[in-house]
Amino acid sequence: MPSEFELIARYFARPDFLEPGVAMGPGDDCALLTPTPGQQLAVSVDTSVIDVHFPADAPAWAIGHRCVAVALSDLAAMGARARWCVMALTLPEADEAWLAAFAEGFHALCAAHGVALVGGDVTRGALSIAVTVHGEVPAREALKRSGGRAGDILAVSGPLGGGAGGLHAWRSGVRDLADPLLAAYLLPQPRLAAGQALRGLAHCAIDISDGLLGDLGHLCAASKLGAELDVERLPLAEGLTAALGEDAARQAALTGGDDYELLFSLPATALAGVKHRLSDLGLHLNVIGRLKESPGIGGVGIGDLPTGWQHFPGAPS
Ligand SMILES: Nc1ncnc2c1ncn2[C@@H]1O[C@H](COP(=O)(O)OP(=O)(O)O)[C@@H](O)[C@H]1O
Ligand SMILES: Cc1ncc(C[n+]2csc(CCOP(=O)(O)OP(=O)(O)O)c2C)c(N)n1
Ligand SMILES: [Mg+2]
Repeated sequence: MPSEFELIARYFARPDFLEPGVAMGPGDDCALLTPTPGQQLAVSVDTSVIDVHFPADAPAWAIGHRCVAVALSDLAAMGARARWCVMALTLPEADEAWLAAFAEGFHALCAAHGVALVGGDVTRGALSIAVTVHGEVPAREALKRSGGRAGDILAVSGPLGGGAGGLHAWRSGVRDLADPLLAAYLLPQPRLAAGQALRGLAHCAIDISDGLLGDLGHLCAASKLGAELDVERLPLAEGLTAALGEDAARQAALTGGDDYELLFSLPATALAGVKHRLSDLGLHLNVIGRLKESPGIGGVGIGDLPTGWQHFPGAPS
């Protein structure tokens, strides 16, 4: 069994790499990074925990991909370009086959987005992975949750409900990662290029991790606005209605979470431009409603829906 330092060297440290902006990578007490002049650093961390964020027996490769994807999704929502990450890995045991597959999934997604793993931490315990990502965005151009304006069109960058649909598929015994629902859940694609394409045109953005209603609630609160949803226009993930039925599919799209698409608002004058930029990226802009002056989210029409995923739901008031 490899020692802690052997497994870091074998699977995670790339001492010979010369990534742009990395003056010192793994191996010293800190990484030393050289940000680009004129850019602001965008920094975020997300933790992925066994049986909370992914099933215990999910393929290690997919766990490696997913823990990076969900962290990068926050950079996408700010319109940032991803640059560097550090990863704190807590493992029950040093299973080499598992680690090799996990590292492959992790490094493959990092490579796809030009992200360098510049450091981390390895400890023993229940499986959990915290990925801190660092991105760059031109000063004052970041997309915030708070920039929405009354009358803005609300749109999403792709289909919803796939995260919850994929979890349902996994629980029903589906194991083929080519299944579109399972892929949406276990192999989400962070919308980094879309986020950057929205800069200068969209007024505000957030990524959908907790569920559309929950994250729209965050967007509205930050922008001090309400929203009117057109529930009939929600783009549903491929195979979702067939797997869950119509009502549960819509519920999954509204509250399931784990979709990692971008939810953003834009003025009607920017609609054609944003559509164009997204279609150049192979993405479809889906209009799902509007921001409005009066508070609250209207148009949902299914009574009292739970708002979104919460790790510590408060007591009912
Ligand atoms: N332990 C913490 N310390 C400081 N800030 C935190 C902590 N946990 C969450 N936050 C902040 O609260 C906000 C909401 O967190 P979260 O719901 O996890 O966001 P996201 O969905 O973007 O990952 C973020 O700005 C995050 O940085
Ligand atoms: C095994 C398993 N059960 C349930 C879920 C559903 N789930 C867990 S956490 C979560 C919300 C997103 O995670 P969170 O840690 O809140 O991410 P953040 O909002 O910080 O990006 C959802 C929908 C899942 N992904 N995997
Ligand atoms: Mg978070």
